Amino acid sequence: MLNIQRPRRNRKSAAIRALVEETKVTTDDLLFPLFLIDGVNQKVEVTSMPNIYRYSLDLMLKEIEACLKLGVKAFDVFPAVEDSFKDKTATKSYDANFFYLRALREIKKQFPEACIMTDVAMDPYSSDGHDGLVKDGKILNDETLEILGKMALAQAETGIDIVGPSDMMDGRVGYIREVLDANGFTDVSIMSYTAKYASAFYNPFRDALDSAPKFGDKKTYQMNPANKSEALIEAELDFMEGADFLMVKPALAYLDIIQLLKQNFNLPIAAYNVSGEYAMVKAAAQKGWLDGDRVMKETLLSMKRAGADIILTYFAKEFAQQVK
Ligand SMILES: NCc1[nH]cc(CCC(=O)O)c1CC(=O)O
Ligand SMILES: [Mg+2]
Repeated sequence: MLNIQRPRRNRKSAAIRALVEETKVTTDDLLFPLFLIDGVNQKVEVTSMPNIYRYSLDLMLKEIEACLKLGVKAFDVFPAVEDSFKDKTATKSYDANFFYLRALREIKKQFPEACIMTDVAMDPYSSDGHDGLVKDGKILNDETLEILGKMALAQAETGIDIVGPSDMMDGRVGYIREVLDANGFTDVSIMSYTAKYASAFYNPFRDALDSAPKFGDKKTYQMNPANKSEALIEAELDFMEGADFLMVKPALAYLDIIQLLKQNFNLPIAAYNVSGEYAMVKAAAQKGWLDGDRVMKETLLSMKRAGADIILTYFAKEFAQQVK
């Protein structure tokens, strides 16, 4: 038998394998989501996310400093809000004196070189636990945009770098772009949660923020996991409305969507390796059923290989520690 092509020749040593390696994940690609709580000296582990904590500002500053030293330079800050501060219209989301906006100002003041992103959606501040304004059991689209605009503006005023609309209302990227530009924030970027699916993988995040919907589900605004063409419609709209990055969320069960957007758009593509994907790996590793470190690296690699330029991941710090 004559084997002219023997692909195994390119696998025969670590040095050759390194030469022909096509995809690399580095800390440059990673964006680390962080959970913020009010108070001082607070560090509370998220039950369903081992090694992920909710930090008060003082300890979050220390965490960011440690991450920067490891080469993680981008962070997404999510506040956990006490029930007593939640209302129908998410008023606290744009109250400049509320703890999370004060915290963002301090974070940017201390670490101007870090890239700080914020989430734009009503759920953490809403007594209904929905991303949009609720009336008679329905999520109103255009009425929500006004609130999202105020929220994005209040966040931009703290000096942050990127706003991330995660609410899936139609037209919100364009609306937010207009509000930001009209107020002189032409330099604040928008990372749109473009193809965000109504997924079962968000539960640990909703535990972390205590932000689960109080009734129903999010299927009238988040996408149906069965749909693919619709992701192209969402991406086209976000591109036209001025998005700087297109995000796919979740990541692992949606690698085909990441690849689709990468092939069809020239904007940077972000993948959100969500809370449930993190929890799955951690749970199996704790049981000794999987090698957690190797699975972490393999899954991050798969997202990059599919076409993600940026990965939002709770593994960011751990990954950085391991490649250091
Ligand atoms: N709209 C808020 C928001 N922003 C990011 C996530 C999920 C992140 C994760 O699971 O890690 C969610 C939850 C949701 O839409 O219910
Ligand atoms: Mg959309």
